[in-house]
Amino acid sequence: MLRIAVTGKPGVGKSTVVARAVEKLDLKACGIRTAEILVNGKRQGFSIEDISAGRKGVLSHVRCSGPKLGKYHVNLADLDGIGAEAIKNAIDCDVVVIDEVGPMELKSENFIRAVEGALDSARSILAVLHRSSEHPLAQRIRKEFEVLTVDEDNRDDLPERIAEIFR
Ligand SMILES: Nc1ncnc2c1ncn2[C@@H]1O[C@H](COP(=O)(O)OP(=O)(O)OP(=O)(O)O)[C@@H](O)[C@H]1O
Repeated sequence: MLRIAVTGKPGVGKSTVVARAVEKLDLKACGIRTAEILVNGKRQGFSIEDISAGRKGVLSHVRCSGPKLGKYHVNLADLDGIGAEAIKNAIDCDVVVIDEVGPMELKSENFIRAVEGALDSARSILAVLHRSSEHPLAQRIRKEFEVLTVDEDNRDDLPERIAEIFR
């Protein structure tokens, strides 16, 4: 059972490191990935996708309802219905990917419980951790995981380093 989290400053390449590490591995990955929703090059929000089921929804958007974080509203329907469900149902796979545990995701009690359930299980987890979250779940991940900080110098090498740990 492996527990690895990557952290680092915004936009440094955390999601890319995780995605490339998974690509390098001959493992069945499940869980979630998030990505920007760009309209004419401008960020309007974030999408959330169940990696194994391929279901995709809206995590947050400038124009939706839900708890506000900066200019975005967090869409609890998809965060719960796709995000928390993907992590809860992540049983028949080799590694649970959680991109990410951050302020948006932590608006959902269902998401928090789903991640706690994964942490309490024997499953391997590869997570992106928001660097400054003081939420108890973020603190638990910092304590229990091997935490790797992504920067411009190591981001090209980290995917292979993480893949090596899993092999
Ligand atoms: N190794 C790399 N070399 C060059 N560009 C990169 C590299 N990794 C990521 N990028 C670019 O940097 C941008 C941000 O990448 P990514 O979404 O992985 O960062 P992040 O740290 O997860 O961001 P966020 O803080 O928004 O979660 C993307 O446009 C991506 O293409």
